[in-house]
Amino acid sequence: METPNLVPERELGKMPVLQAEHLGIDFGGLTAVDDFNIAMGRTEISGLIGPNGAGKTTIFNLLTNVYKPTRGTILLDGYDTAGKSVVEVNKMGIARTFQNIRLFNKMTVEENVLVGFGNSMSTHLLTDVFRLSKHWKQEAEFHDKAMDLLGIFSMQGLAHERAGNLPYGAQRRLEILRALATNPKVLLLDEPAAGMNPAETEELMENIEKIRDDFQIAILLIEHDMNFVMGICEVIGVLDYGRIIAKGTPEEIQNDPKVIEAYLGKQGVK
Ligand SMILES: Nc1ncnc2c1ncn2[C@@H]1O[C@H](COP(=O)(O)OP(=O)(O)OP(=O)(O)O)[C@@H](O)[C@H]1O
Repeated sequence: METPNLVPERELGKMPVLQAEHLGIDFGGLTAVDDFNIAMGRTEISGLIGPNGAGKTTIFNLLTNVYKPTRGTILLDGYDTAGKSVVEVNKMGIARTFQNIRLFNKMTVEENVLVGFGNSMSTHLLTDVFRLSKHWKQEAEFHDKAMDLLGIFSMQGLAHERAGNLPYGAQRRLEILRALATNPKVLLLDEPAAGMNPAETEELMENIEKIRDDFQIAILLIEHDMNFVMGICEVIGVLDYGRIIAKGTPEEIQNDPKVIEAYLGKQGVK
């Protein structure tokens, strides 16, 4: 099915920041994703929903080049990402979080954010030895930047805690900050509200919008919490068996009979 590429009105006429065309991947005989198309506006918040096993995380793995597509193309800010490594694609501007949190548990909260700055730090040993003052200056600069990022979720006070000791919700928030530290144009969030209580989820929604506004980036998220998806996304794509069966605004999606049958009907909108 050819799906229309919807972008919010304010993004019309601008080049999409992320564009995938006819993207697909087969694992042996299983077609996990087929004919996936997306054109994301530069400051758009979009969602991907669908039943378990529908292919949502596989799409994130395709967009970040963890998986090589069997078919289709991905353009990031107009540049083809084919053949690039995961690290190169991150440097080109896509950052992500994972369904199963992947933090450096033994490192501190601040160190986890510093890892995100990664490629912009000078790590060459000789440079460090011979230009000590520059080194310290840079370190102070990165410390300040890390604290600014931690401030988004009011986590400055946790900077020296071990990441592994944080409560679950805080670990999820830290993972978002580490992804943000890589300076992305597109942020992919895999079930950001999973395991959060309603108050945390509400706060996360506000913060995701704030991140979009402050950093002027696009955010694509996978989420099973329908209140969250319907409350925050401008465009939602519904996947079933690896294919987009509907795409539209939250209102259109909630009223689409195909979606209700494939997904919403089974669990209902809370
Ligand atoms: N590396 C792989 N090798 C073989 N099959 C895979 C691989 N990765 C994903 N799949 C299969 O692709 C399909 C889509 O899986 P995926 O994890 O993308 O679903 P999902 O929509 O993210 O599900 P959930 O909501 O449960 O996270 C599943 O049938 C899965 O078993």
